Amino acid sequence: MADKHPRPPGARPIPGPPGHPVVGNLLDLPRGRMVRAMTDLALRYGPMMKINILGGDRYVASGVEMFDDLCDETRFAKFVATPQRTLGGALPTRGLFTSESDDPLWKSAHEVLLPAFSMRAIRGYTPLMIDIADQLMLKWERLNPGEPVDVTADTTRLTLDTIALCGFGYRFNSFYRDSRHPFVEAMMVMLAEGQARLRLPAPVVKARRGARRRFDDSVELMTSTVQGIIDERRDSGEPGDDLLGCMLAGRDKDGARLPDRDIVSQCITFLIAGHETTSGLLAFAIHFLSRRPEVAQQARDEVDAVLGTDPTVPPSDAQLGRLTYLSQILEETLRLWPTAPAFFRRPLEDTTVGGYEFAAGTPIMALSMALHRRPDVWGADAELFDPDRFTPERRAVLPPNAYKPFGTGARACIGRQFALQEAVLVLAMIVQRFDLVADPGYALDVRESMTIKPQGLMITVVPRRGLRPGSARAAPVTAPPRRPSRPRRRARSPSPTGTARRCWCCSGRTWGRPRTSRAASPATAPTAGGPRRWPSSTTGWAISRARAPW
Ligand code: HEM
Repeated sequence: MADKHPRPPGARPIPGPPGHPVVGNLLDLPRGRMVRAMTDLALRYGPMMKINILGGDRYVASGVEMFDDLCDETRFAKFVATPQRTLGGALPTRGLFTSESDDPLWKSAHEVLLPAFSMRAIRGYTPLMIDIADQLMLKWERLNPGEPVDVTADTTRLTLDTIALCGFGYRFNSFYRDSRHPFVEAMMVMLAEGQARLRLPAPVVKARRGARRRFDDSVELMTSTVQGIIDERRDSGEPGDDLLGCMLAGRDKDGARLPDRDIVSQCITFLIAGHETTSGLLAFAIHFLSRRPEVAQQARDEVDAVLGTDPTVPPSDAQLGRLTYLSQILEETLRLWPTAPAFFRRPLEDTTVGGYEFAAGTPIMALSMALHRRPDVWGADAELFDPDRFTPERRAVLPPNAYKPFGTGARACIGRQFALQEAVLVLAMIVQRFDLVADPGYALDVRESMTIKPQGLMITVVPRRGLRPGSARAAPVTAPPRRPSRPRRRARSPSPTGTARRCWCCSGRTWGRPRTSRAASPATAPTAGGPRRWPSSTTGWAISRARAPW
């Protein structure tokens, strides 16, 4: 297979693993563990590595000096790689995540959506994030002693429900289901197929008719679900002030609105990009907390000092901002396990990357997962989980492009603050309420699709002693819990009586008419009759316990 972007004659050779005839290095990158295998190879073969797949050369950058070049926006732009192309190509339009940077729809959507991700807007989402986090807490509080928790399944329920509620006022009610929501099933098919196509030549992709049909059916289901949400919002006559509201009512700098079919694509993109990554982040962080008692103790000390011991008082934005050690835990988690482990860049013109020559347009993988594990940057103990790497003093002396879990430049993650706010909130509520007990027989295993997540991670949660529910509300408190900056009507859940209900934060004020949500709140969510029984974990204990490479 001829390379579309051949390197200039006499260019400095790039090291890489020796390949096999015809397949090249394909066998070095086993299905299901490509990212980890690539990281191992990158750490062995150097900061710029060449691999060959079925005759085509691919370039993998993982050194800081390479990232310095790739992050230079004047010389490089995002390259939309196969999994993203597969996803984007299936949607009515490309969506923010999967479009080329010169696509006018990207620029328009970026401008329209930016206000929905401002710090002010994100603070407005906090009560909704707490609403969903409360469902997780309630589920874990009601487990029988010793009953295991499937961590990744629960963090996925949580993050999907959070982005759907904050973004579109829609409740998937994942905590009230025994099996995955059909939308989630469809999304998984779509992501897995995108990943599979990364390794397959085009004729093979075409020949897999069953896989193609499943893919198309999944796209159809996702598109129609989202169209239903949009139609319902339009029928309500109120655009709302969430992501969907922004897209329905917002205008770009030229005064143009987003076309309808683009709104569908953007919604699907947000549902995917907004939950997969954050769910993996939380699951990995919980894994580390369950394994590292001294880290867990420091986290508990901080949470107790900032939030206190009354779990009935919801955390305020100001309190969340003071949870610096928890933020360090999350940053360190994203260092070792950046849940979007790589992004792609292409030179705008012929240029060099870390001293290696490349032709314009050549796709180069920026493998953050390997960058984040380089001993020359992170020290000989780079593989060790240590949140103190992100103390303000140590962070200040990190090279500027040594840490890139959220991508770079104009195409960096628009949802970064959203993700961090949600993750710190949920982690704080968990740490405040539970001790996390690891299964000693489990070694970290990872499921790779477009993102990475722990696989088969089961822990036990033990309610903490010494909590004093209601104590802070009974006694006058020096710093009262924060009110939402403005009541967000779409956030309300119907009251048990179907009329007005009391606000959770000030206990006095009542909302007006109940929300016309298509699904119920935790208080009223569907139960299968009789006392509420929580669904058991979806994967149970019969899961692979394969040893992790790290
Ligand atoms: C821990 C959580 C997250 C991580 C690690 C993460 C990581 C990333 C990365 C690396 C990119 C750049 C991809 C590329 O260059 O190809 C990206 C882009 C993006 N992310 Fe995130 N993300 C997270 C959470 C979120 C959330 C919560 C949302 C939405 C609410 C979101 C929405 C997006 C979108 C729309 C883009 C494309 C932006 C553009 O190109 O204009 N992400 N993310």
